[in-house]
Amino acid sequence: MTTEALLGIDLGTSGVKTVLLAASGEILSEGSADCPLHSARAGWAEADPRDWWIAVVHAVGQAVARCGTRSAVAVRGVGVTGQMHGLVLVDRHGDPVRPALLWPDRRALAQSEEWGELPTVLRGRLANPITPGMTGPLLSWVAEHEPEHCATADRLLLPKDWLRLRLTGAVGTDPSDASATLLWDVAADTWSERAVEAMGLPSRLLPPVGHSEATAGALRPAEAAELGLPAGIPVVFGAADTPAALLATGLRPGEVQLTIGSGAQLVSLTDDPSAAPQPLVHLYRTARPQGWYRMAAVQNAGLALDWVRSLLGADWSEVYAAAAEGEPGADGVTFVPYLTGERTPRMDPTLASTFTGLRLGHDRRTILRAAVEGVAFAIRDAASALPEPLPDVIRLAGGGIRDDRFRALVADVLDVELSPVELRSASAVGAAILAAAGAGLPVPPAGRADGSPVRPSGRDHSAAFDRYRDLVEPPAEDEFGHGHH
Ligand SMILES: Nc1ncnc2c1ncn2[C@@H]1O[C@H](COP(=O)(O)OP(=O)(O)O)[C@@H](O)[C@H]1O
Ligand SMILES: O=C(CO)[C@@H](O)[C@H](O)COP(=O)(O)O
Repeated sequence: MTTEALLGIDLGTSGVKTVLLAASGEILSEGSADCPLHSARAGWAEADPRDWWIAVVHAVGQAVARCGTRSAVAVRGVGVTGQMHGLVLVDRHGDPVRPALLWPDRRALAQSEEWGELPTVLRGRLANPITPGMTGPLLSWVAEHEPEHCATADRLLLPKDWLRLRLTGAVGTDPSDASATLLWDVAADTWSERAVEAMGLPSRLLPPVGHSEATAGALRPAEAAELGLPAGIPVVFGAADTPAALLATGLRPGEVQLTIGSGAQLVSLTDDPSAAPQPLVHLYRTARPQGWYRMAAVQNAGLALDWVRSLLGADWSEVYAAAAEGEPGADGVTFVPYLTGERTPRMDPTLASTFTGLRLGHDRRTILRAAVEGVAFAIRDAASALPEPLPDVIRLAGGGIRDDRFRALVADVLDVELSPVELRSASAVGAAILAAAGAGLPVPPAGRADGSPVRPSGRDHSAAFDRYRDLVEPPAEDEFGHGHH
């Protein structure tokens, strides 16, 4: 009997993840391929879409080969998802006019300040904090510094939209990715051409928008041959990585999901698209036909751990061993992981990273312990900006949380139970779920949380977290010289 399958492709910040999902919801196989970002100058973060394609071919080939023993698997449709906020400018042939600019990029600092000066009524409709790694400010930077690239560009795209264009030849984006560009009127659910024009940017670059589960086009023969897939199968518009992951886990109103990858995000659903005047959390569209979610976004999670790891020449097992060894507080050493500035709750792209409290007797294990604690503290700090306190149990997803020792540390620092999703990429599963509609197959069931729950052990990190908070938000002194948060 033939098993009908859907392919989900997740174009993440650190690499590509793929999954073949049966219509029953069974995971048939997964694949992955690294694709590091490039930083030609401090504060820059770029990727070459040609490298993305090489990684996609590898990761799709791996998933297809891994279910090879099941000779009767037929791939019926494809869904795409990926890292949010970046900017891929393509010409009218669909070729990138320059490398993609990615969300950790800080070069558009001056431009993001100009975005902050938009008339209040226009700014309010964007419903989000203004930060330099978003598509809008990145486009302003290109317009100012590389006007020739703006002139030759035909459309702006998000990373996963570039991939869909490559697969099908069809240009477009979906509301969940569009809402995270600062070019989108969040409550009206459409492009904010007025904001784009007020910033002096060409609104002709805004691509057409299709719903996440709608078919954008058919897989082209040359690409199908390279990927080992049947030509002509439908490819849906897809969704941004965070909302795609919510489809896989079936997050319900009132629940919170934590995803740890290069960055980390804490997300809860809402049906209210109104934003605070100076928001500390994002407000974006889900991948469903209706609905929004609020997101506390940590810029520096796995990205910061990877930086410390490679600087010390450590391997991942040493990093995660440090999460289990030693006492809370890393013997007085504190790591503030703000390598790319920080979003929630600081919303300050100019912040930098620090190690403090180092002494002669400290070794690499102390530094690694401080690094994993620092990332967990940044997540706890971000959680404090969510509209509600964390519930007793939260969903856990992302490739950055694959190790049990790091999970245990995060559960202790947040003091909540974690309910993990044992997948290389929940976002890729979400993309495959979206592909079902285009392929005319039953929608695979959501609600995946298949790992063992991780309960807090009771190890108290509050003194170490207070020390961290004093570094990132020095207490204001009262008239008697006493500090208060
Ligand atoms: N070999 C590894 N073993 C354990 N953890 C890893 C390994 N490689 C990467 N990581 C962690 O996973 C993170 C990437 O997770 P992933 O979900 O794939 O991220 P992204 O979607 O940003 O590409 C890295 O930043 C790092 O923290
Ligand atoms: O920055 C955000 C959300 O604001 C992330 O959702 C990015 O899309 C990157 O995700 P990973 O690649 O780190 O998983």
